[in-house]
Amino acid sequence: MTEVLTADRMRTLEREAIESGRVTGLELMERAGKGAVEAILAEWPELERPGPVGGDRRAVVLCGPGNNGGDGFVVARLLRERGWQIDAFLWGDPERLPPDARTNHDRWAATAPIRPLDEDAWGAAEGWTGVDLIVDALLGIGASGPFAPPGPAGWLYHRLFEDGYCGTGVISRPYCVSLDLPSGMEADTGATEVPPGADGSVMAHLTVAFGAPKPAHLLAEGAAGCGRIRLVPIGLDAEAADPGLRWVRAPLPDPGAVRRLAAKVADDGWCAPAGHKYDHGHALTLSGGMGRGGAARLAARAALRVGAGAVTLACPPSALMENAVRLPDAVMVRALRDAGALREALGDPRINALCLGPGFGTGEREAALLDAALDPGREGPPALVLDADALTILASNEALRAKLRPADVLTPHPGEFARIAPDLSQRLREDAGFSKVDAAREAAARLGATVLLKGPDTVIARPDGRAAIHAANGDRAAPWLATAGAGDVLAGMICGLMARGLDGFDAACAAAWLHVECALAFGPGLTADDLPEALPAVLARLSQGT
Ligand SMILES: NC(=O)C1=CN([C@@H]2O[C@H](COP(=O)(O)OP(=O)(O)OC[C@H]3O[C@@H](n4cnc5c(N)ncnc54)[C@H](OP(=O)(O)O)[C@@H]3O)[C@@H](O)[C@H]2O)[C@@H](O)CC1
Ligand SMILES: [K+]
Repeated sequence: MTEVLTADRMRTLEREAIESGRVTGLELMERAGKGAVEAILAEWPELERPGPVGGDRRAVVLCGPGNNGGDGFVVARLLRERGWQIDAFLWGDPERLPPDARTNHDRWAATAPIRPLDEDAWGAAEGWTGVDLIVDALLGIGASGPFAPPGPAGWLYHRLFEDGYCGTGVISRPYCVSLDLPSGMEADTGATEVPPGADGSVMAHLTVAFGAPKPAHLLAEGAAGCGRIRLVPIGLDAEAADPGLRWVRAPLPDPGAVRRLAAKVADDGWCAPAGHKYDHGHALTLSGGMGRGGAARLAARAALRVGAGAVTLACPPSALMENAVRLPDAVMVRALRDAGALREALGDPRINALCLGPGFGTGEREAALLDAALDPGREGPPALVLDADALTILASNEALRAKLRPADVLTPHPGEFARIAPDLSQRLREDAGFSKVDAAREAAARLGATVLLKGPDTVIARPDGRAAIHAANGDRAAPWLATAGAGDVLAGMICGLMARGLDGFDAACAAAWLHVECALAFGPGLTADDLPEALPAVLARLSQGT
């Protein structure tokens, strides 16, 4: 499944499945609990074996007042069936548990004690010495607002999380697994009362996500508190025909952008010499003046490596020599004096993608060039990628912004986003209920263009509301990708893929994925120059579906 489920969408799917008679709520809860136990044992295979002194494995299961707590009781039962010793605690009133959670509570209560999660809980479980696993089933997608269990439970909660008992960095045992979400984390935003990593935050070693990832699992803010994430299908996995929110993931099975790219790579041989070079598109990148061409050269090299049939770098006449000397011979270089010359160049129908912004400049000449590129008369190609200086020009020029089209791709980093949408950027910082997905969607709708908002969690949004999250955290974290020029390479990759025929949204999604794959393939020590060179190996793997 490549759909990302918001809390609302998850509930709708659950309701529809239950109403259709395909499954009961109880069955879903059983699947969730069973999947969680399998995920826990897959994550820590040593827990299948007896403890260090040959004793039973021990878990403390903390159940909350809703169905997340119900999942906790299922996990408790299934672990006990495997010979574990379990201490189960309930935070909340059993009389008020929702029906399925109540059923699982009662089933457990019939055979073993359930203690209230209060101050005595610590002593009740003998200070929890020798505990292998803490199961956090206090809150899932139903969490809203600040989570601060009142009274004695608050004391325990403090002990667990604020004192670092479950903190990933503090001690490695007991493991802490969160069911669906670390409790208190908002499913749609990843917001928690205390940011992950700060003293007092909920930090799981493992989060088992039921059905599909929620935005919180992918957005950086949430992912930081989730630890590793394992997905457990629970049979609600009908792929929406046109999901509002997609997950860009690697590489197969993925019916989204990466798959379409993979199919193209596999089907037409991608860089095979079969066709004419212009059959594979012609990308044009514009560079700034003398001494400022590096960024556009990176973009040009990336566009060529990613598969554009031909790439031309156009620059002011004074920079021609510099660019010709510095670029590989395969990139064509031409002088481009002014906006009139660009209009003329764009008269060539073979030029079908244009990258403008890296190292470009923000003066009047550049604004006029941008205006020519955004020519309101244009229908169809070229598709535009606008980055860096082009975004700065757009930020202060409403008339130019009005000329953007849905297929044009804007690729701001957070600083550029603050320039082009200052109010959204401010809201993103100040309003915990407003996620990066919300910000990118609103910017795309307002600008009438596709927006790729960069970060370890990159969000790509179209003006019609369709959006995708590409997460480079957890196993896919590539912090060394935050290196000078990496953004220019990304813009070039998008431009090359658009030249190759992908639409702006698909090109942006696929490029975000390729960009990180290249960084992971290269590893630490990476510079932006290395990224285009890492593409052939990544494309080769993609064509083999691995
Ligand atoms: N949907 C599905 O398909 C499936 C769902 N499943 C599982 O169910 C989970 C969703 O269950 P859920 O809807 O009952 O919500 P849940 O997270 O247990 O919390 C609700 C309770 O918490 C309370 N509460 C909320 N915020 C609070 C706060 N800040 N501080 C304190 N209390 C707060 C809230 O109180 P209220 O707001 O009602 O007063 C209410 O009592 C889901 O994540 C998954 O694990 C699976 O079993 C399989 C299929
Ligand atoms: K939880």
